[in-house]
Amino acid sequence: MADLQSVLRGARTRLSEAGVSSAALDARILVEHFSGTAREDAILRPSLELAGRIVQTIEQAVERRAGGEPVHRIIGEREFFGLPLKLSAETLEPRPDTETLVEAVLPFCRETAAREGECRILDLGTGTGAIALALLSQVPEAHAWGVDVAPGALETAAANAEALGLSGRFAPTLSDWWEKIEGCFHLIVTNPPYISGTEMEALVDEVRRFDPTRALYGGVDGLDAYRKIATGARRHLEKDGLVALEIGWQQGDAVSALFVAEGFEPAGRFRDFGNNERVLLFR
Ligand SMILES: C[S@@+](CC[C@H](N)C(=O)[O-])C[C@H]1O[C@@H](n2cnc3c(N)ncnc32)[C@H](O)[C@@H]1O
Repeated sequence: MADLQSVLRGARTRLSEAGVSSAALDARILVEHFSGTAREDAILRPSLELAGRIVQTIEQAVERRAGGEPVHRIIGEREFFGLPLKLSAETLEPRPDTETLVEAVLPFCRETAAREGECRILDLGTGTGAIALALLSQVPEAHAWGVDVAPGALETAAANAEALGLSGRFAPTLSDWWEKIEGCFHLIVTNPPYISGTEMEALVDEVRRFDPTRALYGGVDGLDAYRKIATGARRHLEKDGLVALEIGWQQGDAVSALFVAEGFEPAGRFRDFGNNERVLLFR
């Protein structure tokens, strides 16, 4: 047994000593998750006794973090657009920057739903289901098809949809980009793998070791997935539909050229929280 305050302090000290820059925050996330306590407990009930087996689980989790594993991988979940999402070995950990894409397409999604009574969304490379589920949570008339080539990712996306009460409007779809896709969609969204060969070598350990390579690597120049997505998008887009792409911060012009060459018109460029160009829209 040990009290909450001393367990928290111990976790913070261990992570600081290991050089974890977000030691205090990560210690709090791990302790709260594995002890089932809430943020206010550390202030209101610092002498709360934690059982020995819980303390041991927390210590093991802290060691994993000290060894470089990202905190959300250790707890197996991460919040995206206010939704708690489970992670698994085959899913990318969703990033806050991707919320820029959700914000960018929400007005279109809502307008389409209001006008047509529905909005059919195709999410290419759905991973945890992050983008599709965020949109479904905001637009009750929307339906989404979450496409991935990784079966384990689709299992996780399906479980996330179920846990959020969205499974009736979410269809996990196993496909290599367009291979198994039929029909037309009002909105095509994607955050494909876009890291180039040289960028892969420079990736921080936390990303390179723990996010699946298939979710990151976009070929030598990082643009392979955009080439494939650009060639099929028109065929699967409703008239007046919208395509939204997350991009690497220096890829805007190159990706835009690929879509313009397929007959698309640029319809918007958006920056992320770090002021990097992150999302392109096309009609
Ligand atoms: C950058 S991750 C994005 C995951 C999620 N949409 C998000 O934003 O957090 C890219 C996703 O594309 C999937 N993917 C990679 N190659 C694919 C392919 N050929 N066909 C379909 N999906 C693919 C990966 O498995 C991964 O889930």
